[in-house]
Amino acid sequence: MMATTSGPVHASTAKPMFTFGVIADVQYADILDGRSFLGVPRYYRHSISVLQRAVSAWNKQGNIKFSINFGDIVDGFCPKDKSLWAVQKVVDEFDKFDGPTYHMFGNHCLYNLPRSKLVALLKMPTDSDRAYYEFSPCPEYRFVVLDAYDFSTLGWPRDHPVTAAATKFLEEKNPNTDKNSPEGLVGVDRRFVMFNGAVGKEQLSWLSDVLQDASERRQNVILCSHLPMDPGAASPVGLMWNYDEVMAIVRRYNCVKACFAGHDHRGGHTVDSHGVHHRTLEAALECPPGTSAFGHIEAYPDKLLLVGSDGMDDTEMCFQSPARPLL
Ligand SMILES: Nc1ccn([C@@H]2O[C@H](COP(=O)(O)O)[C@@H](O)[C@H]2O)c(=O)n1
Ligand SMILES: O=P(O)(O)OC[C@H](O)CO
Repeated sequence: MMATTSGPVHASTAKPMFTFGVIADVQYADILDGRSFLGVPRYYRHSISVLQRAVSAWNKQGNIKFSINFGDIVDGFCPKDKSLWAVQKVVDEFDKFDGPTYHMFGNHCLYNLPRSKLVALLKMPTDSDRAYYEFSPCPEYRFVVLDAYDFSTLGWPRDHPVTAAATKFLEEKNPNTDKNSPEGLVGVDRRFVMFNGAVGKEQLSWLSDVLQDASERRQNVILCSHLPMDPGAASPVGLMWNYDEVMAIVRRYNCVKACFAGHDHRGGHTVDSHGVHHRTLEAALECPPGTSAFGHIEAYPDKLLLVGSDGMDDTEMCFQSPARPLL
C-alpha cells in the first residue's frame, strides 16, 4: 500500500487499460538558482535533470503510451535571446521519450515566445495556431487539452483584439498597478492577476461539443490545463479566470472524471461536489537537486492511479459514477 494525499492506495490486481507519464512546470533556464515572489527556492538548471529522470523512468517502465507536459516548459527569466534555444533543448529531452508528448501553454512559455511559434515547436496536434485539442488513446477514454491563456494578456500581439479585451477585463477586476499582484483581492477573486488567463468563448463551445460527443460514446474524459480549476486543489491566486464557466459546462455532462493542472507548484488534490477529481501536479522546478517530481498514471475503467516520484504524491482517483459499458 502507498501513502497518498487522498488516503491509502490499494494496489490493483487488474492490468491498467493504458499508462501515461506526467510532469509539470519544468521552467528550465540556464541561469543561477533563484526564488519565487514569495521566496520559494527555484532550481532553473536542475529542472531539466528532473525531466531527464522522468523520461528515463518512463522508457525503462516500457508501457508508458504517451506523456503530458502541463506547461511552463521554460522560465520567464530565461534571457530572451536564448528562449528558442531553451525551448528546443527541453523539447529535445521530451523527444528521447519512446512515445508522443502532449504539451500545453503556461504563462512562462508565453513570456518567452509568441503562440504561433510555440504551437509549432511543441508539435501541438492542431491544424492552425489553435493551442487546444483532444485525443483518444483508446475507445473508453478521451483527453482534452485546454489552452488556459486563450483569453489573456499574454502571448498575443500587442495590437491583437484579445490583448485589448483581456487588458480591459483585468483592469476591471484588479485595481492594483502591478496586475501580477493579488493584493486587496479577496478569496477566489485573487485569481484575477496577469499570470493567469481564461478559456475563450469559441474554445468553451468546442469543449461543450467534445463533452457531448464523449457522453454519447460513454467515454471517460480527462481535462488537462496549465491552470487549476478548483479552489480545493490550488491557491486562489493560481486559478483559471473562468474556471467556473468551464466547470458549469463540465457539469452538464457526467463524462469528465478528472482535471489535471500545473502552475501552483506545491500541488494539490480534491474531489469536487460533482465527484470530479482535481489534481494539481507538483512542479519539477522546485525540486531541490537530487529530487524529482514526475509520475505515471494508470488508467482503469473505474479509476486513475497516479504513481509519483519522491516529490510527487501518489493519488488514487476512483470515479463516482462508473462508466457505462460501450453500446
Ligand atoms: N507581483 C506579484 C507577483 C506575485 N505575487 C504573489 O507571489 C506568488 C508567487 O509568485 P510567482 O510568480 O513568483 O510564482 C503569487 O502566487 C502571488 O501571490 C504578488 O503578490 N505580487
Ligand atoms: O510559475 P509561476 O511563476 O507562474 O507561479 C505561479 C503561481 O505561484 C501560482 O500560484
